[in-house]
Amino acid sequence: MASVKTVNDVNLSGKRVLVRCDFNVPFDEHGKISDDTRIVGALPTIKHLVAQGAKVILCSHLGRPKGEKNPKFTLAPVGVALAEQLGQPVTFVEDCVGETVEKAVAAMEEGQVLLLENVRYYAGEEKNDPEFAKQLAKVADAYVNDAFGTAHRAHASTEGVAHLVDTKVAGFLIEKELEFLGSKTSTPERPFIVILGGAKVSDKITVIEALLEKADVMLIGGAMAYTFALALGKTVGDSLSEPDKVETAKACLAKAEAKGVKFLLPVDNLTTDKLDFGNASVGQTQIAEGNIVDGWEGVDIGPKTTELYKAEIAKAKTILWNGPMGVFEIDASSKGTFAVAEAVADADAVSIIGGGDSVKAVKKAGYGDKVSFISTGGGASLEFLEGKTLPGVAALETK
Ligand SMILES: Nc1ncnc2c1ncn2[C@@H]1O[C@H](COP(=O)(O)OP(=O)(O)O)[C@@H](O)[C@H]1O
Ligand SMILES: O=C(OP(=O)(O)O)[C@H](O)COP(=O)(O)O
Repeated sequence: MASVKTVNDVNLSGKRVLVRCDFNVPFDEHGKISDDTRIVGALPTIKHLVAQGAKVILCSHLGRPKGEKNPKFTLAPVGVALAEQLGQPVTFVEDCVGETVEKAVAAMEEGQVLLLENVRYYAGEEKNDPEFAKQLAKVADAYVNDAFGTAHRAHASTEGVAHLVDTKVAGFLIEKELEFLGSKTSTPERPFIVILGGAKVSDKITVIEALLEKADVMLIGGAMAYTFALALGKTVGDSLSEPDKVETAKACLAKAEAKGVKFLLPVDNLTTDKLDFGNASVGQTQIAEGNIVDGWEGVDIGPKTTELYKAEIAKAKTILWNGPMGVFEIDASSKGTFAVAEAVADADAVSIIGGGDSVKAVKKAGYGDKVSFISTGGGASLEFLEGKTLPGVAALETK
């Protein structure tokens, strides 16, 4: 397969370059950026373009504001953090399309950096609306995609806009991610364990079927586990689950059995009668084995599950982990995630951690340096592994 062109293959000196980054970073309960991996990951490309004398126009999404302007999802704090990391000013523009942006870009000098406001403030972004893509492209002579974490989305700023400019190449982060994930997961050393959790159940449950073709063992935690519990006829109380994905879950269970893949689900869960995310606290807690009753919500894997999972992880030669085992942002429900992080760090294996929150968890636990590769993409790394073409990469030029 032809490889994608990168910023190294083109000269963007003096050009207005629209750079799509994934600045979808996690925040703590005080509104502070709690993990800057995705900002740091974007620096090599930005620095390269600045050094070349390009006019660097950065854009990104943050969270899921659903097509509406909502200050909760502003990228302004990212601009501040980025300026610190770059050691040069980053001009924040309070819109991502339209006159404000056009004026700001017209005033740019070579080597200057601009950060546009959240592209998901417009519904056209996720719909990949050609009109919205056209507005984004209006200020750009060239397009660089370095948003690996969003490369699995065919959105206006990740895919549509690429069709409207002549020069469209990948940044260094996408290049690095594709190289590492491609080389380590095409013929993984076995046993190959995939650990899946987190909250984006409907996004990620669909990749399980494909991953069952590759993995020897799958360990399921986080909210993902409760949709599987429903598939097994259990009750999950108030736990986050997606009943409309129960059939998918059943199909996964059947396929795992047919393929001889060891598919482990929690045998116990930490439950609470109150989850207060804003204040980072939980109410009463108890361990539930089997059913979870109404009024109670699963927030972490339990101690028995943790031991089971640790034992499997210790045997692995290749590990891919996406999605925390519980609501790890709150101390009381962080034990399962941190124990799994420790087991992954200690394993004599190639270990790949992907996803904004999973990476935050591993770093918070102090194991960031002990894993083989930190990927800035959760869903993106899973879809890449699944063998899917990532739309954000497919839209770029090839060599
Ligand atoms: N049992 C659970 N109930 C509710 N939320 C959960 C549960 N387990 C994990 N989460 C949440 O999942 C979020 C991360 O999910 P996700 O975005 O899928 O992972 P990543 O960002 O690593 O790809 C975290 O904020 C965590 O609190
Ligand atoms: O955080 C992200 O994905 P991830 O949770 O799979 O790592 C990306 O920024 C994509 O965000 P989206 O899943 O809202 O499209």
